[in-house]
Amino acid sequence: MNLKQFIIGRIKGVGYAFKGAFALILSEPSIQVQAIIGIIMTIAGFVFNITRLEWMIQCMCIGGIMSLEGLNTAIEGIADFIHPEFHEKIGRIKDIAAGAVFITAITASIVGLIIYIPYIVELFS
Ligand SMILES: Nc1ncnc2c1ncn2[C@@H]1O[C@H](COP(=O)(O)OP(=O)(O)OP(=O)(O)O)[C@@H](O)[C@H]1O
Repeated sequence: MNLKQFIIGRIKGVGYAFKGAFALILSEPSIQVQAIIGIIMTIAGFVFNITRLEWMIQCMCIGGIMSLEGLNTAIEGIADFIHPEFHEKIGRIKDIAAGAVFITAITASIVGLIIYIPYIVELFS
């Protein structure tokens, strides 16, 4: 593979990824909810003037949850495609994928509390 083919391949890959990200945001209610929460947290970041480090951690939390939710959606799609009928193992696979998102969501919520509680306490003191 020469350099030109390599670069064209990478550019096409980015295009497919953009298409996938748009499809996720337009069609998946769970991603839409998380995107709205991400926007609210971004506004909160400006309102409370959080530090650069806090911005970085917050961005990683928002991006982490949304990308994991995307993977969960993909796993659900594969599961439904390969076995549309009810099956105990499909249920377990879907539960585990959803559990992974849940763990990240709980972690991000704790991070959010650690970042914002001191600002809120300061606001009312
Ligand atoms: N084919 C199946 N066989 C067994 N259990 C299933 C099956 N499909 C879904 N389930 C059970 O229902 C739960 C919800 O599955 P579903 O595919 O509706 O995901 P969801 O959480 O509603 O996803 P989303 O809201 O992102 O579409 C699963 O976690 C699983 O426990």
